[in-house]
Formats: sequence, C-alpha cells, structure tokens
Amino acid sequence: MKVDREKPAGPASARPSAALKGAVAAPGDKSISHRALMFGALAEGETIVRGLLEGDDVLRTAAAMRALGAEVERDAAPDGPRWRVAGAPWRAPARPLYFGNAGTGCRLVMGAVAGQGVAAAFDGDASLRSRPMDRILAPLALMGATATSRDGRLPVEIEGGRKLRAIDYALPKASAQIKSAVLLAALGAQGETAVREPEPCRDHTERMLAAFGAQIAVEADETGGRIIRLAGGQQLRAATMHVPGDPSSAAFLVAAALVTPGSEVVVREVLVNPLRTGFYETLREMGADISFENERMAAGEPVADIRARHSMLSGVEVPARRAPSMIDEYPILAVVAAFAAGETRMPGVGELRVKESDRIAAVEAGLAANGVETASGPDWLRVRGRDGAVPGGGRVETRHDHRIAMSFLVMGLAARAAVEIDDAAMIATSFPNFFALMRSLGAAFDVAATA
Ligand SMILES: O=C(O)C1=C[C@@H](OP(=O)(O)O)[C@@H](O)[C@H](O)C1
Ligand SMILES: C=C(OP(=O)(O)O)C(=O)O
Repeated sequence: MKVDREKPAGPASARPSAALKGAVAAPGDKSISHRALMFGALAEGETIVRGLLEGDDVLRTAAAMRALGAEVERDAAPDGPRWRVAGAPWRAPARPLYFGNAGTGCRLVMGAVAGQGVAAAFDGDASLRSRPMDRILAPLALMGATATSRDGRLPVEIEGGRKLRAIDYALPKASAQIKSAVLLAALGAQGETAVREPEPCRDHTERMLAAFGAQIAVEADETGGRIIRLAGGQQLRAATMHVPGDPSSAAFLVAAALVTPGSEVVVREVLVNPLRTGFYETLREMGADISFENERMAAGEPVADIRARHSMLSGVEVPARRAPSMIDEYPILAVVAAFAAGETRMPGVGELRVKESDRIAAVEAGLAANGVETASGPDWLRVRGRDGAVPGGGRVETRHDHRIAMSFLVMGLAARAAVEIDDAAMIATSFPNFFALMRSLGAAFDVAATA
C-alpha cells in the first residue's frame, strides 16, 4: 500500500508570479475516494478503483478498512495506480482506528462500524480531536448503538454486538457527513431508515450506494430539502469506478489563474456535480472568466474541463443556501474576494468554525497579516476587497488546516509581496501534488523542507 510522493513540511512561501499557463488534471475527489474504499470493504467481491486520491486522509481510510478485515491493495499500472478492495465481514480491529486529520473518514466509518455491529475505537490528530463527534453519536444512539466519548469528541469507542434499528431522522444541518454516517449505519440496521435533509448536500453516498447495487429512494420534500430511504440488510456488490477530479482542489488552481494577471489555466476532468459547484457559480457572479468545457458523465457523476482566465472581479453576497455546495471553498473564496473590487459577504457559514480549524478565525487572521480588512460574526464573514492590490508580506498560521495553507499560498502568487505559511505539511491530506502541479503552471514557491 506504500505510496511515494513529494511531502513538504515546515514553512513555505509563495512569491509574486508571472502569468500561470497550462492544462493539468486535478487530483481525485476526496469525498468519493473515501467512500469508494468504504463501500468496497462492505461489498461482496473485488472493487477496482482508479484515480483514487492518494492523500493522507484517504490513506487513513484505506488502513482502517484493512484493520476492519478488507483486503486493500495498490498496483502500479502504466496509466496510473489501481486500487483493489476485497470486501469481507467486518471484525473488531486490534487497535484504535487512527484517522489523522480526516473528519470524513472518521465520521463515516463510525456509522458503518455501528451498522456492522463490530466494536472499534476511533482517534485522530489534535485538529480532529477538537471537532464535534456528538453530531454522529446522537443519531447512532437513536439507532441503538452504544458509544463512549470524551465530551462528544475523540477518542470514541463504539461497542459491538448490537443490531441497530432503523430511524426516521431529520438532519440538524445540511451535513453530508452526518447523512452518510446514518445511511452507512442503516445499511446494517433492521428496517427502513429515512434521512431528511433540510437542504440538499453532496450526494456521493446515495449515488455510490446505487452503484454498489443497493435499493435507495430519494425524493424532494415540499421545502426544497430531500428524503432518502434505505432498507437495512442489503448486501452491496463490488463495483469498478474511476474517481473524477476534486472540485475543492481544482478551486485553488482556478483561483490562482483568476487573480494572477495574464493567466489562463485548464483543469481537466473535474467533478461538476451541482451539489459541489457553488464556488464556481459564485465566481461567475463576481465576473470571473471561467467556463465548463467538454461536459460529460464519468462513473455516474458529471465532469467537465474547467478553463479559467485572469479576471477583474467584484464583491458579491453569497446566498446562505449555497453554503453546503461550497463549504470547503470559503477560505479560497475569501482570498479571491481580497483581490476583488468591493465587499464580499458570506452569510450562513457557522460550520466553518468546526472544520480542521476555525476557518473564519484563521482566514481573518491570515488576511489581516496581509493587509486585508475583514469582519465576522458567529456564522458570517465579510472581506473588503483591495481591487487587485493586495499588500501581502505576512506570515500565516495554518492551524493544522490544509485549506488555509493552500489558500494563502495562492494569495502570495498575486500579492505585492510574498506570503509565508508556517507549515505546508497538512496540504498532503487532500492535495499531495499541489506544489508540483502549481509549479508546472508557473507558480513561484519556496518550500523549506521535505518530511
Ligand atoms: O461528506 C463529505 O465527504 C464531506 C462533507 C462536508 O462536511 P460536513 O458534512 O460536515 O458539511 C465537507 O466539509 C467535507 O470536506 C467532506
Ligand atoms: C472539512 C474537510 O474535510 P474533513 O471534514 O474530511 O476533515 C475539508 O477537506 O475541507
């Protein structure tokens, strides 16, 4: 399972760069990659996955699937690595499952473990230990699972030996992680579970359940939300899939092209599922010259090549309802907004406070260090744009957060002075070839060390 790759660690900085030019492929989608491994491990037969994101977060999920009994192998092939997952009845792992920085891996596997009735302990790094897990443990308790936790946070232990019962559950927020954890638990429960989402959020779990042979029904409700129904006791069947490029990673490449004068960049084969494209919709409203080209279907998901050219941008108000479709893109949107003319308002983003870091606080501190004014409240953020003239010259604390690290490196490419980040290590959680891809487009980076 060994994966060799560039692994920057320690401080890094981005210098004002010449125009970025070229065409690159974004790394595989992180959400789909986690799920491909989990569903493969639950299915009967051998699942083949190409294009898997080989980021640290996903590699933790691969290790967890092995510890739970699946065979997970990586074969090198001329057209890129091929991952093989042979499902098996899950067994209690000998040691705690360690998820590092990965909220998605940890939370979804909690649901699946509870559904399979095996005992397992869960842990993660300092960032993951600070994040709320009670949002997963609460619905699992309603289904009959027993878990202990440190105040609703990691470490968590789930007791085995229980057959769960189906529930009718209204999600307290539009969170795909909560929805997916409940659906994964429901797969092993007795009866039909209904999950009601207040607003649609990423639906990869639903799509993938269907691709692995499960009967699942999705209907719209009268308020614009959706109800998902899944009967327990269904046996998944192995599938073959190609993971499309991650729109959340492509966002950094597109943003870099938009803010760096003279740039024109194409990012190939990016997932453009409408529940993931709110960032691109917002950029268009800001006046960005971006187009989706060659739109097609791949692995049951819509994909496109995204072309982005340097643009004069204006601040906008992002509708709060759009937040679930771009939740991970707000840090890079805030950086783009710093280059726009006028203010960008981002309401309804309270969830940003419980990601890998408090992303509202981290973005504000980073922007302030680089001469950009902001304002915020518990669930909103505003950025006062500098109309192309961002001073830069600051040092940014990344707080164990890959998206904060990448966002401020993008800022440094087009600011008046270089931008430094304290630690580049976390970038490998979601975008292990970030430096290589960005440099191939012409980005000027200095990286202190390699782990
Ligand atoms: O289900 C998923 O794959 C994800 C859901 C989102 O989290 P929430 O469910 O907490 O909104 C997102 O922030 C995360 O990066 C990936
Ligand atoms: C929030 C994120 O991931 P996770 O919740 O899986 O840690 C992210 O990738 O921005």
